[in-house]
Parts: sequence; C-alpha cells; structure tokens
Amino acid sequence: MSNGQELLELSPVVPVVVVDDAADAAPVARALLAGGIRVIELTLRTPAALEAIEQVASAVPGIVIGAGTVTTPEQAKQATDAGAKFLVTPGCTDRLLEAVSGTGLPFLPGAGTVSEAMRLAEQGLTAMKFFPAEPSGGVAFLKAIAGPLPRLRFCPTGGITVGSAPSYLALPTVGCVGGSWLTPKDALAAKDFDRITALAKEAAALG
Ligand SMILES: O=C(O)C(=O)C[C@H](O)[C@H](O)COP(=O)(O)O
Repeated sequence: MSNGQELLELSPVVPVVVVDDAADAAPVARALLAGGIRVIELTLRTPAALEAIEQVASAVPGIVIGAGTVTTPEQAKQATDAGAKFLVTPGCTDRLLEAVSGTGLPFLPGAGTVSEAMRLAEQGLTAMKFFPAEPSGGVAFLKAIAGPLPRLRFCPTGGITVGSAPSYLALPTVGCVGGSWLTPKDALAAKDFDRITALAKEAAALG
C-alpha cells in the first residue's frame, strides 16, 4: 500500500476507533479482524492513542493500523513513530499537509467543501476523506461534485451508519466509508468484543 487510492480499497468500511485504555486496542483489532475487517483507524483524540497504535502494530500484524484525527505536524510524526501505516486528517492546512506528506506514509487528507477538495487535487492528491460527511451534504453533495470533479475519490466519514453506508458505497467516487459504529462506547466499556466482531461482519458484508 503506497498511496491514498490504495487505502480506499482496503475495506468497504474503515472503523474509526477511540480507545481510552490502550490495553483494549489489540483485542478490538482482533475482534474486527475476526469479523473480516482488516483495517483500523485509531484516533489521536485520547491520551492512550499512541500507545494503542504501538500495541496494535506489534501484536496484531494482520490488520492495517492507521492514525486518525491527525491535526498537527507533531502528531503526524508521533503516529508514524508509533507504527501507524497510514494517516487520516479531518481537514487540511498547508503546514499539516507538508508534515503528513513528509512522513512517507499513505494518507487521506480531509476535505469538506469543493474548494478544499480542489486545493488537494492541485497538489496531485485525488483520494481524500470527506468530513463531516452527513452535515456537509452527504450523498447528495458527492453526487453533485462528481460532475465537475469526476477523478476525485472519497472516504466519507461523519454521521454514517450501517443503514446509510450502502448509498455512499454505491457512488463511483466513493472507495470506502469511515465510521465509529463498529466499536460503540458501551461495547468497549463492557469489553464486549463479540459484539464488535458481529458489527464488523455486518460491515464487511457491505463490500
Ligand atoms: O476523529 C477524527 O479524525 C474525525 O475526523 C472524526 C471522525 O472521523 C468521526 O467522528 C467519525 O464519525 P462518526 O462515525 O460519526 O462517529
């Protein structure tokens, strides 16, 4: 996997995972894999995130581990050092884009408007996260911009559910969708990894 376009092909659904306890990360990754999902995006929103990435990178080699919520150059470097194999940003600044490209990892930069998507395309980046998908116009927005921007491809994320995912995945400009619904907070709190496997199976079947 060497670029963002390949990232879009890994799985129909990229689980966006928030862990408060790094010890949960490897069991969650195994539960997702058992359900047929072979990619995980751990968000840098919690203090446990970098350790969680390290643990998945070393203990669950079968899953492709990435870091999400990368918002600063420092985080891009920390996530890379922790063993992330790809990076995802919710939006983009010039400084962040330079840092993320500088890691050499494949990445999905975030865009939420036509101009943001065009600015990324100007830099040769044609695979991006569409965030926040539902509040920004969802499927209707993506359909509308496929006319002027047919070569761009997206991982829409934000407000997507197992029910709405198929209408996104049916669009030719959508490679995969992202979502946190595979790893609900209460399932993590109860360490109900079987439930995560069941949700992963349901999501993997969308492909
Ligand atoms: O943390 C990030 O990097 C984000 O940009 C936000 C997440 O991608 C969304 O919060 C996931 O969306 P939900 O599936 O609606 O929970």
